[in-house]
Amino acid sequence: MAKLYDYWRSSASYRVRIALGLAEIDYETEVVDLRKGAHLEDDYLARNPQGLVPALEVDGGTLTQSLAIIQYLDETLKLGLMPNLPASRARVRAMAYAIAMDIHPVCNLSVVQFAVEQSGGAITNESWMQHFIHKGLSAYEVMIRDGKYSYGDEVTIADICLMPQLYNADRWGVNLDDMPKIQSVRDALESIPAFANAHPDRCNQS
Ligand SMILES: O=C(O)/C=C/C(=O)CC(=O)C(=O)O
Repeated sequence: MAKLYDYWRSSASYRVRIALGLAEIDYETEVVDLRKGAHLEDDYLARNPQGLVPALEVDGGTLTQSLAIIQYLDETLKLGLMPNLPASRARVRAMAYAIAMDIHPVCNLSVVQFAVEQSGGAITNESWMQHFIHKGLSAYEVMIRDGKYSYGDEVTIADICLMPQLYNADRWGVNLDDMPKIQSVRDALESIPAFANAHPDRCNQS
């Protein structure tokens, strides 16, 4: 059975939980509690030298980096998370990367907490998150292609990146009222069990 080293509020872990649900893979979970520094302990670093969640034990090996894990599942299980045409694939990747490589690293809590400390009170968690998440999602709103989901009528890796980012947006009070396409995509994705079941509120938190 696959085993996910997971932290419920991590966007990267949340992405992989969605993909595992879409793949209909049975898996067990071990919580790596970032608040307690479990990701920096030797036994976890042996699994993921970056000290980041998630890590996935699957098919006799351990995989890290959420997008790499999702692409592995997509390629081995033919999940259809990428369109067929190269130009469409490039656009879907651009949307996924706009979140996973541009918004997420800047809004990772460890980065934000460092910025807040260094700012001497000028920056708060909320002001930072609201600025960068709103800016990044405003661009994503324009990138959405007509259809039910982020890129047409099939679920793609872009949708898998979007939902955890929206959870973070809610957590930090980001106003999404000027993003009707994102709201509509979110409504459609929430009705898919793999997305609903991956939500942090439904995860093992101990
Ligand atoms: O909420 C926490 O206790 C920590 C969360 C993270 O470090 C992960 C992220 O900030 C993220 O994945 O966005």
